[in-house]
Order: sequence, then structure tokens, then C-alpha cells
Amino acid sequence: MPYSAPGKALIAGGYLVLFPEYRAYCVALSSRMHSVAVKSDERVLTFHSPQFSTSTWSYDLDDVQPQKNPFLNAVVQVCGAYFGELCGGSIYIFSDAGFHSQHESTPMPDYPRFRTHRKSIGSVPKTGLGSSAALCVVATASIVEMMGRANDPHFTRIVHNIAQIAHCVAQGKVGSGFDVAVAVYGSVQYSRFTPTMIPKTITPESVRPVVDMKWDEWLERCALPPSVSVLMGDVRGGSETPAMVQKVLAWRDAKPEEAEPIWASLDGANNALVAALIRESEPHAIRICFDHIRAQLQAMTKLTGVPIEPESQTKLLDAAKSIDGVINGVVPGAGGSDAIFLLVESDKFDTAKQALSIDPRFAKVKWLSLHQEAVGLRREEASYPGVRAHSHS
Ligand SMILES: Nc1ncnc2c1ncn2[C@@H]1O[C@H](COP(=O)(O)OP(=O)(O)OP(=O)(O)O)[C@@H](O)[C@H]1O
Ligand SMILES: C[C@@](O)(CCOP(=O)(O)O)CC(=O)O
Repeated sequence: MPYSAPGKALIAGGYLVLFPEYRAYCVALSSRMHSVAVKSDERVLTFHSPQFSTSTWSYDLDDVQPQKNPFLNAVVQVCGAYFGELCGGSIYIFSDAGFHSQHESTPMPDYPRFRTHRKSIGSVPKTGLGSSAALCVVATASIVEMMGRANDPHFTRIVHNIAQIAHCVAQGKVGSGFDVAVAVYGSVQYSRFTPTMIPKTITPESVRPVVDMKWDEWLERCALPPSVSVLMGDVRGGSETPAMVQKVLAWRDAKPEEAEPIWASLDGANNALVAALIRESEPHAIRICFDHIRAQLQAMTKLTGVPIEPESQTKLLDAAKSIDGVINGVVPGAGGSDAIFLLVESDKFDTAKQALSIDPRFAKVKWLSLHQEAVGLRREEASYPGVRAHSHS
């Protein structure tokens, strides 16, 4: 059975969500990562990602060695520790167009939602929708299915916990985990798990109890009101999330008298936005909440020197606000120069998108064809290019 999991945008709670006392508002997107498992009797597990050049990673199950994909390495390692032994076969990965820059790519014949790229996965620029988190989730789901546990009542929890651990192992750090949570559960309000949940070394003894337990993260499923639509723009400037996080946290430690009032105001503004979205407030009220959030992000940018909402993004967001139907926007997640996220009145979406597309102030922005789709990990009935047989467990 194929699985798919969504990409994400963190629209409120960046940085704060690294601490369990704050909540973030995370939107799941219609760009999804897919995986299909085909079991075999061989002692080799091979991942294929046919949209990219040089995109096969094979693991000899009797002597697992790291391959050139840290996220798949970590999934295989953590699943191996949890299950003791893995099944051989192939797992095919497909990612929707929104995850990667579409430059130098062509739609796959008969499957236009997937594009073929001339380069390898590591050389194709990403758009920041959380491809690695969604990959860890679907790859784990396929392995859990191959192990005969697709109908386990705790299937979702097992996949979530393994994928969180694997994602941390691959990144070499413990992030907030909101991206993996969205890939599994869809749009959520989220508070993080205790970071020490993640085992320092991956062994059956350290992994099994943690995967089998209910974690202390808090999440509540949510969805943007139907009157509000999402428009993501790929700005292609790039940003360095780990370095940005390190600097912001260092500032918070070094200058608590400066940081604390800003974090308190930012948290207040984030919560006001969430309340306005839940209440389905008027566009003007939502616009004001975003103004408050952005004011705090701009203050943090000045005080830390970290480009959370750099000048170039301020210009774009302010220009977007002047377009009829655009409620407001924000630089999602850690901020930086790789994307902007706009909320648009649904009944004016088409005209607003058209106006943005022809406006020279947005000449460098590639508007992504995606929308909010609140659902997380799900089974798919679809067929996939070049995949001959599906396994059934
Ligand atoms: N379709 C795919 N097939 C195989 N590996 C993939 C695929 N998509 C992503 N990956 C893996 O994930 C890596 C990209 O993850 P990375 O964390 O750098 O970016 P992201 O998760 O898309 O964005 P962000 O962390 O900014 O939200 C790739 O280099 C590759 O290892
Ligand atoms: C800065 C941070 O809070 C959000 C990073 O989000 P993104 O990967 O830039 O979408 C880090 C984290 O939550 O792990």
C-alpha cells in the first residue's frame, strides 16, 4: 500500500517552538511525499527516487553501511534497532513538484504532479517545505508496513516516533520536530516533546521503549478557515536554519533583558493570530495579528543580526499587502530569504495571484501551486510510475 505525507509551513511560533512552553501554528500543504514498498526475498533493501539522477540507495541487510542519503540512513538504522531485522525489497519515493525548484525539470509522462530533474537530489534546490521530514515519515511507514505492522493500532504513533528519532539522528541535532509532526498529523498547533526523549545512541535497548511510548508533545489538529487561502512564494534566496537558530538562542542566553520582552510579545501576537484564525475573524483582524508578529520578528532581526525578516522580505511582504485580497504574510519557519507565505481571501485568490504574478516587484518570486491540505500521513490508492507490484501485509 502506498503512503503519502504533506509538506509544512510554520506560520507562527518559529524559534519559540524550540521550548515546550510555547505553541506553534503549523500548516500542512498539498505538496506531498509518497512511498511505495515492494517486498522481495532478497537480503537487500533499496530505495529508489526515480525523479532524480543517481538516486538509488541500497542497504545490505546483513551488513548495513551508510549510503549518500543521511535521512534514509537514519530511517534504516532506527527501524533496524526497533525491529531487530528488516525485510528486503524496494521502496520507491516520489515527491510532489512543490518541494523542489522546478528549474531544469519536466513533468513525468502521465504523472504530471511529479517532475523529473536532471540533477541528483542533493543538487536540486529545495523550497523549504520539509522534504526530509516527510521523507522520513513515508519511508518509515513503508518499512513498518513491510514488517507486517500496517494494521497495528499504534501504527501512526510508531511511525511518528521512529521518524522523529531518525530525523534528529540525520540532522545531528534535536529540532522542535514540528515538521515531522505535521507530516504525520497534518495541520496542528504544536508544543514540542522533551528533547532528552531522543536517544543519544541508537540501539534496540535505547530505541524500543521510546518508540513504544506516548510522547509528551502537545498537538491539536487545526485547519485554516475556508475563507482564507494559502499562497507560498519561493524566493530562492536560501537560508541557513541551523546557524540562524544557534545565533538567536545565543542572543537569548546572552541578553535575556532584551530577549524576554520580545519573546513574550511575540508569543502574545502568535496566540492572538491563532485565536483569530479559529474564530474565523474578519481579514482585517487577521492582518493586524500578522502586523504584530512581523513587528516582533523585525525587532529580533535588528537585535540579533540574524536575517529572520530581512529588508528584502519586508519589501516583498509590504508590497504583497497592497494587492487586493492579500490579507498579510510572514517569512515562515526560521525566516530568511528562501520563501514568503501569504494568506489570501479565498474569494479573491485567483485575481490576487494573477496580480502578484504580473507585478514586477515579485519578478524573482516563483508562486507555488499548492494549498492547505490539513491531512497528514495517509494511505494512497494511486498507482506510481514504474512501480510494478505493491506489497500487501
Ligand atoms: N524525493 C527524495 N528522495 C530522496 N531523498 C530526498 C527526497 N527529498 C528529500 N530528500 C532528502 O532530504 C534532503 C533535504 O532535506 P533538508 O532538511 O535539507 O530540506 P527540507 O527538509 O526540504 O527543507 P527544510 O528543512 O528547510 O524545511 C535531501 O538532500 C535528501 O537527502
Ligand atoms: C527556527 C525553528 O523554530 C523553525 C524552523 O523552521 P523551517 O525549517 O525554517 O521551516 C526551528 C525548529 O523548530 O526546529
